[in-house]
Amino acid sequence: MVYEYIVIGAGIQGSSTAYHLAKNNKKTLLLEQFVLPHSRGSSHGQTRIIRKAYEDDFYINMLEESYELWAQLEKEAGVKLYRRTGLLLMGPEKGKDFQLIKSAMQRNKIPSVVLERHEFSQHIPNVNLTSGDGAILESTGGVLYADRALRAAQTVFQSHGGTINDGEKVINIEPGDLITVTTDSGTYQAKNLVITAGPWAKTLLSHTGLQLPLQVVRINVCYWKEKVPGSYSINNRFPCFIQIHPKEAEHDIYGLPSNEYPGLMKVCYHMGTETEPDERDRQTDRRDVDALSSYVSRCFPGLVSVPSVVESCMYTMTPDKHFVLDRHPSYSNIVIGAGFSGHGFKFGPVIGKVLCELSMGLNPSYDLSPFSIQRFQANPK
Ligand SMILES: Cc1cc2nc3c(=O)[nH]c(=O)nc-3n(C[C@H](O)[C@H](O)[C@H](O)COP(=O)(O)OP(=O)(O)OC[C@H]3O[C@@H](n4cnc5c(N)ncnc54)[C@H](O)[C@@H]3O)c2cc1C
Ligand SMILES: O=C(O)[C@@H]1CCCC=N1
Repeated sequence: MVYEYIVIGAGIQGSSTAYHLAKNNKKTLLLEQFVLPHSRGSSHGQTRIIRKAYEDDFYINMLEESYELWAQLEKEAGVKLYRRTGLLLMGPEKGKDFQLIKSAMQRNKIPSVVLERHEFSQHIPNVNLTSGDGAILESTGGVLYADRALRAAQTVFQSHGGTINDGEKVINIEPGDLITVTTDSGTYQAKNLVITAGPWAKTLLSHTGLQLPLQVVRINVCYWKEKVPGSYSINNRFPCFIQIHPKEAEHDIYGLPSNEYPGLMKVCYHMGTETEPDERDRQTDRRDVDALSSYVSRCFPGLVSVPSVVESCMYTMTPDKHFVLDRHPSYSNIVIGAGFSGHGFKFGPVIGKVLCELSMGLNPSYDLSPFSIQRFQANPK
């Protein structure tokens, strides 16, 4: 079967790309190895954080449009995808990371308030602000309903004439003017291919002769019980939070208000232990959960400091934690979206837009140099 475009991988990035291609009247096939919906990649689960609190202007610029595109998808699909809660950023006040985000927020006029220590508990009850930490509340931060968002992108894609073949694993890619994609149950051809394979990107791209420095880690997604039900609830406008440089661990900790499991707040470590994507559940390292328990007991006294629910997800990390959004260096009709490094969901619609632009040969709406493949080749380490 011949298509104009094939997209491999129906996570949020592939589904959003397919949606933009179909809206541009391109005959598009979206291939997914698992039967949808599934919980084996990076886009499953009920919730993700959306925020503009970033240190780099290039992310902040893309997020301005991302909020608009999420709102458009909400309208098209007729479902609510975003709930505003605010995003609380905490971290060593004089530390580089906190200062860089704070000044980027001021420079970009992101609606926010600096919470002074003496007023912190009045605004954010039931949280202990670490000594030496500053706090900023970004008012546009909030929760994205991830599973719903993924389904919405796929449904709107299909309503624009797109085809989804799930339960079909791509096992070979033969580049050419007409690319041949072989799955475990069929063969397809297209003039253009977009690869958005999440944790499997490294393996799939190696079939095309491209080696990318991507590392897959398993994340323990932990939910903690409220001692007083509702005290950290989305319905009480408790914000999402990011804790930079917690005392207990090397990487950040983040959380979302209780919502999907009533009475349970999601608090996770922003790093995990390396895994093979097909062997995710053999990875049983729980050192991150121990660090989270200490943090929860010190800073969130209203939560029971042993998780009630632990689920799994995966990050696909690049060395600099910036995404890969580029053409294949050897085949200009193959476009790659990969390495979303645990922070890509909020950008889904805008990433779909730029991958669509790249594969249609249009000028991308953003400077994509921070996301180039060449950055790894110039300095392989
Ligand atoms: C626990 C956790 C919390 C997160 N929190 C946030 C957050 O708060 N905010 C935020 O912005 N981001 C967050 N992220 C990151 C975000 O969820 C990811 O960046 C994003 O989901 C990546 O999407 P993707 O489409 O690249 O990957 P995936 O969702 O993994 O999609 C790739 C798809 O490709 C398919 N595939 C792979 N190989 C093949 C093949 N050979 N044939 C066919 N199909 C194939 C896979 O099955 C999969 O469905 C979080 C991630 C995790 C794990
Ligand atoms: O991307 C996000 O906002 C979340 C929270 C911080 C760490 C990773 N994901």
